[in-house]
Amino acid sequence: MSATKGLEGIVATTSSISSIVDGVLTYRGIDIDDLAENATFEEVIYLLWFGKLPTQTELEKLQSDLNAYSKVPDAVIAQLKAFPKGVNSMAALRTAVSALALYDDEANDLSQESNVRKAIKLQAQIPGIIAAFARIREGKEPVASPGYSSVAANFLYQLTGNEPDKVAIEALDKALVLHADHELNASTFAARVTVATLTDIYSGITSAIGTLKGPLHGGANEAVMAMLEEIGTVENVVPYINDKLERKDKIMGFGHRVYKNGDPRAKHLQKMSYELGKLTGNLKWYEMSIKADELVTSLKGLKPNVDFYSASVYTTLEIPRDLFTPIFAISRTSGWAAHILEQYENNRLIRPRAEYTGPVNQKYIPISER
Ligand SMILES: CC(=O)SCCNC(=O)CCNC(=O)[C@H](O)C(C)(C)COP(=O)(O)OP(=O)(O)OC[C@H]1O[C@@H](n2cnc3c(N)ncnc32)[C@H](O)[C@@H]1OP(=O)(O)O
Ligand SMILES: O=C([O-])CC(=O)C(=O)O
Repeated sequence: MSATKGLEGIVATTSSISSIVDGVLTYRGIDIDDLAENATFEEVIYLLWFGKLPTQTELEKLQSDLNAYSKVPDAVIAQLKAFPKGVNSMAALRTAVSALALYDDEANDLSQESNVRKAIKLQAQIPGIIAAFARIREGKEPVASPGYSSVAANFLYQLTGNEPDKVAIEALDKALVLHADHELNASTFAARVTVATLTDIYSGITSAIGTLKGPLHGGANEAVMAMLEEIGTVENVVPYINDKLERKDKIMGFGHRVYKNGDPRAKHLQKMSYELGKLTGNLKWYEMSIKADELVTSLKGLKPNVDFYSASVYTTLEIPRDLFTPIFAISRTSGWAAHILEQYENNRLIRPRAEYTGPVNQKYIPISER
């Protein structure tokens, strides 16, 4: 028995949800480039959960179900209000999502019908939790979902309390499409391992949120922005990156376990970063990102991943930095739920082995002799 560090290259399950073959990402066989240009996030949710693009009627039903289940329980809002000041946004989301199970009578019902309904509830309530968290810490009251037909529009409204503009809705919607699913990434794997014990979907999504939080995974988008802010100017990009690489530090937002020749989603986010920067008259973050991209690519052969340009996109949309990873969670909830449903459908406990490297033939020594 010999172990592969980080399970690199190990095929751990079959799945018909998304695939990465020769650097091409597809959801249910549809190229991400096609979806990024043409699909809305709600269409993608339907596609991931039900295996096909929705008809107009099916789409409207999903939108209306999402709106019907969007109210975050008052008890969970009360918990958000009781959290200590300054807590980590992903820790708050993880805790609040775990708490949702306590207020759902069907939390432990593992029937397919109930699990689909709970997937809708989670997809509908997670944006409301994040927006409420952001408002409460500013001393504002949470805002109910306005019931638009778009998750992006509802979230922006709940965050700001104002009707969002079309450009912001379209940009966020496209970002949600691009982040929705990604085969057996760490958080999705965590969700599958969790529900494979036949625990409930809330436990699966809570595991996934805790896993996405780390800076080697979803937490990298926030870390990218922290880095850009620390760099401060376009002129400082080269000395800053050179110094980091000399010290063998990682540059956040670069590299990927699966893509070695570039992440197909990055070009869409790069374009959005440029267009939004141009529109708002602030291309600084875009220009710094491009400079860092050119340098890291030429010096290390590492390409930007999905987290790199999303940082400047969200900043240009005036979204606070510590909401970037929670927004990733809004999107990836669709993928996590699809994988959880797929896991339940054809379940077997996930329990690999470890190659033991510890001492052998040891004897118990009484505490008085140690
Ligand atoms: C949504 C997502 O989760 S996308 C990924 C988000 N995470 C990040 O952006 C964090 C920065 N990137 C990384 O840490 C890594 O590239 C990961 C975690 C994404 C992939 O990790 P792995 O597949 O395990 O690659 P690994 O860490 O072994 O890297 C291979 C080599 O490239 C180097 N490398 C990889 N990424 C980077 C980076 N961002 N900056 C500098 N060097 C890097 C490693 O130091 C290593 O070098 P070595 O062989 O000289 O030791
Ligand atoms: O797949 C991975 O390893 C990381 C991930 O979630 C993504 O790139 O979207």
